[in-house]
Amino acid sequence: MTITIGLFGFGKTGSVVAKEIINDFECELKWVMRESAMHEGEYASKLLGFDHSEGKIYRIENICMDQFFKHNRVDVIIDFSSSSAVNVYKEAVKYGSKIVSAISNYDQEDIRKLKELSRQTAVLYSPNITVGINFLMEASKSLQKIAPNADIEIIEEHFRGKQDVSGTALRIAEELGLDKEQHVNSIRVGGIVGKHEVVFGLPNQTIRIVHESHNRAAFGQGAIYASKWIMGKETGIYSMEQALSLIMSGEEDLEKDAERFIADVPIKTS
Ligand SMILES: NC(=O)c1ccc[n+]([C@@H]2O[C@H](COP(=O)([O-])OP(=O)(O)OC[C@H]3O[C@@H](n4cnc5c(N)ncnc54)[C@H](O)[C@@H]3O)[C@@H](O)[C@H]2O)c1
Ligand SMILES: O=C(O)C1=N[C@H](C(=O)O)CCC1
Repeated sequence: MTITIGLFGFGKTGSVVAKEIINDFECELKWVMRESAMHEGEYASKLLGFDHSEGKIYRIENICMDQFFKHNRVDVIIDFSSSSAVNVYKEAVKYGSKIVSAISNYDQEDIRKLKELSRQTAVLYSPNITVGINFLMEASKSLQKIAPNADIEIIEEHFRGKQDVSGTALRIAEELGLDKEQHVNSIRVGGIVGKHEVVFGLPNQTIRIVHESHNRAAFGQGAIYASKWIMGKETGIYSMEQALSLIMSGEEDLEKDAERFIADVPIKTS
């Protein structure tokens, strides 16, 4: 079965995510919605170097949303745009679309609306949708149980232009019961895609757990994994940790799914 996908955002991350979706044999990128007028009416696939037409680009301002979602229904909407986009795709859920949101930092009112949508459809929300960061999270929680007296600091590093504090780092602090103001340290330099480190300081040794995304394709692969997972879910709000729980518990073989996040996926030609 092919999963049809609508993508919000075609910036630094959305454009790379689009490429991963187009490359995936089980997914079809039906459309891309963006705020800017750049490449409006063109196909994401063509811009990304494919021969076929997939993922027509629309500009949010020029669309009548209710009519659009009615005539361009998709199984899953993936959001890599901005906090306020939830106000737009709330119209889509009445046509049965499920939501995968990767927005790192939500305004309070927007996250409330996202949660409200989960009464009508399945919504997965993750400030860091890579598979690997969820291993860091689990490993950090285990270590904290073993060494409850360790000093713990979280270091997050991102590209120079990223304005907000990493939503992932804030989530890690929350999971470890740490004061976010005090224990999250941010570095903004150059083009770092995303690096998170949890440092455990003990009297005679230091343990560091590090995850780094080298390429934004890691976010695309995570979002595709989440989309496939959410297809089997009814209404409710879900996290990436839940989507990965079978892999984490060893009940599902990571090898089986490895090509989704580790290896290169073959190019789809049709
Ligand atoms: N969860 C994750 O793993 C993860 C990973 C990377 C980025 N992100 C998040 O994704 C978002 C986008 O990141 P980016 O680096 O690509 O930003 P960017 O500024 O490069 O791109 C943003 C894109 O979204 C579009 N946009 C903005 N508001 C919109 C709206 N209301 N409706 C439709 N389109 C809209 C813009 O036109 C642009 O195409 C940020 O919140 C970022 O933190 C999350
Ligand atoms: O590109 C971004 O912005 C990212 N933000 C996430 C965060 O805020 O934690 C992590 C992934 C990249």
